[in-house]
Amino acid sequence: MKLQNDLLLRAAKGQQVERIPVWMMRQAGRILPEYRKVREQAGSFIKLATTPEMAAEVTIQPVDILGVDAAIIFSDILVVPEAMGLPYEMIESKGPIFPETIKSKADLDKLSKGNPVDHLVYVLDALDIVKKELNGRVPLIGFAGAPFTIFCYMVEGHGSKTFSRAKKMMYSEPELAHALLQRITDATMAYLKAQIVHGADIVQIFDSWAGILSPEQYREFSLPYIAQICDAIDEAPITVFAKGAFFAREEIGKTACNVVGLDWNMDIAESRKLIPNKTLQGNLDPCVLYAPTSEVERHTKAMLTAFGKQNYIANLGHGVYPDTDPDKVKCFIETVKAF
Ligand SMILES: Cc1c2[nH]c(c1CCC(=O)O)Cc1[nH]c(c(CCC(=O)O)c1C)Cc1[nH]c(c(CCC(=O)O)c1C)Cc1[nH]c(c(C)c1CCC(=O)O)C2
Repeated sequence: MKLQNDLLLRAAKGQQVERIPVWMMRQAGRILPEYRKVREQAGSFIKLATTPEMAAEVTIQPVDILGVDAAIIFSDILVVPEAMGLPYEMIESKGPIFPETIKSKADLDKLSKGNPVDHLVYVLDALDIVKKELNGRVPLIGFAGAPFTIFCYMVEGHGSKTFSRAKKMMYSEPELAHALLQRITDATMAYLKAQIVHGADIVQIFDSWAGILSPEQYREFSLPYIAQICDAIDEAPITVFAKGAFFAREEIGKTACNVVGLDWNMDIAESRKLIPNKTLQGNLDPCVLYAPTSEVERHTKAMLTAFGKQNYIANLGHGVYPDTDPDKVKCFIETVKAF
């Protein structure tokens, strides 16, 4: 079906746009009272994410309520390790935990040998519903975690400031680390391809923990796996967002990705120089949205001016924080659309 608003896809492919497209990482979530209502009905995050009708409903909410130029499928990066045989739990107001973790070759061998996509049919069903209900209004974004970020959770078992247990495996048992990273990469490629078959118009890789690695470690343990995924996905444009990896911007730009996501630590002019021929996405500090409306407008316009209108997708530099006033979010989106 032909999209009525394909600004985001044209920008991603480096084609001319008449205005800058805008969406927000974590737009489908707790900032909206409408989301919290459906979340309450579901009873738990996992129930919401695994019930296709409900997941579809909260995916479309930001399109209707906020006027963003794309929907992102409501799910989580942790569904991939789960499909590989390592289930997660979401602890209310704390975050995800994995009761079992990967500590040894034996644990790796215990992971499921089947096709992980068979366990992700609920996401594909949600994509089908969203696609039908969007009816071509805006593009649909699919996503997955970067192999390194998923590795962090599978080894550490929960969030961490340092992920020192995961890094310990990289330093002391690099072969085991690489074997696990390759398993995750294979699952991720199959999953992203399935999302595209079920209507994702563009996909994004979230390397949320990239910033804890040294440039050398990033080059060994994250970048090659991201590059493999970018090489494998030629059915739709692909965005790589590596939070905190300012040191790897240039090399990420040299993979077969179409868009490089930036966080607010990354200078815009410098990023344009380091990544000359790709579309950039980002990078407003989500905390700007705590400021008065006039300041939200001022910071947003300064960012848009620095990026310029072409080869650019406006976004925050990371996910929107749950306690952000939806009116400030609307102000950010309206400022981009009026620019
Ligand atoms: C690291 C990571 C995770 N999940 C994700 C990342 C990468 C992006 C990033 O760096 O922020 C990605 C993610 N998680 C979620 C989405 C939905 C789509 C969207 O609107 O962007 C996306 C794209 C829903 C979610 N994932 C989660 C929620 C909140 C749970 C709830 O509603 O009860 C939502 C809406 C839970 C989650 N999931 C994860 C954590 C650490 C947490 C707890 C902390 C938090 O709440 O942000 C893992």
